[in-house]
Amino acid sequence: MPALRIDGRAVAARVLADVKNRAATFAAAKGRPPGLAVVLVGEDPASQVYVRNKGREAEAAGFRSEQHTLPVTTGEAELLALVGKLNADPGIDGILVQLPLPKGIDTDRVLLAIDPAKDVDGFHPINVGLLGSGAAEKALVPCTPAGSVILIENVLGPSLAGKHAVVVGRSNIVGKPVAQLLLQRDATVTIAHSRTADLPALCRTADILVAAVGRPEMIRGDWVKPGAVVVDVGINRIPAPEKGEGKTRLVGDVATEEAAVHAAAITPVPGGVGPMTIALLMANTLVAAHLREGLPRPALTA
Ligand SMILES: Nc1nc2c(c(=O)[nH]1)N[C@@H](CN(C=O)c1ccc(C(=O)N[C@@H](CCC(=O)O)C(=O)O)cc1)CN2
Repeated sequence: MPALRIDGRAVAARVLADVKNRAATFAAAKGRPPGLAVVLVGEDPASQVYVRNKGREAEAAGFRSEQHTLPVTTGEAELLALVGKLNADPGIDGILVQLPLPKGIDTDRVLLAIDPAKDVDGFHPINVGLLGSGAAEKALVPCTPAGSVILIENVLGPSLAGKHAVVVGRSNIVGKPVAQLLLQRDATVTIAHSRTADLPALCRTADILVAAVGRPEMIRGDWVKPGAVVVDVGINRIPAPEKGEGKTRLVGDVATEEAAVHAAAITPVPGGVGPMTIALLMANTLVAAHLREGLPRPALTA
């Protein structure tokens, strides 16, 4: 049986529809919409696309949406001053500084400056700590990990008890938080990385395999256990001479067609985890708005 292709665009659309409804209710109750500010420093073309898409989805959800585009020459002090201004703005519930930042700016210092209550990326140490200590219901959770787990839940249901999850990649932004979220759902979790012994053999023990290494098509088909659910977080642009000179195509960290021979379900790239990242950013902004106004945390559905 060929693997089910998990349709991230369709699940993201359901999340966004729910966010839009709840944003209208919030606006009617509070006399203002949820507010999201996105900050871009420099002119990285991929970041420009992501920031534009975030602004478009924020507007579609009925949010107040602000974009701040600063030149690549911007100094850290100037960026910190903007973050301070957004922290103090009562109509802004979510602040996102698009990564990567240009060289010369200390990313950790910038992320630390964001008010944790407005940290819709979930990268501030307060939110990292809440998630790590099992208090995810009080935290703003990073968007890509939260979106990945929703896709897994759509296939396997809310409890992952008895399942072995292998997360390949130990980044603070994806690998570690996705592992925490899987643990919270009672999966048995192994975090693997470049120094893990016999990575293919370990991956073959995974009922749930999450690839977040940033290496194009590193996870091969024969690394996948028959019947596994495979979530590919990678977004890598590689040369595609078959499309013409200088052309590129997008691939994940998994060799999708090979893996689909063994897997029960797999996320495609594009159209898998990527769209969930932006949908969960809108969901986090709505959650931040509710918590800042003293309202109960909304239980979003997908
Ligand atoms: N502050 C942050 N910076 C970055 C994050 C983040 O979560 N917070 N994540 C990535 C980039 N990113 C969002 O910012 C992002 C990446 C990819 C997609 C997406 O929808 N991808 C599409 C394909 C897009 C394409 O054709 O290039 C897909 O997978 O279908 C959304 C958001 C780094 N920076």
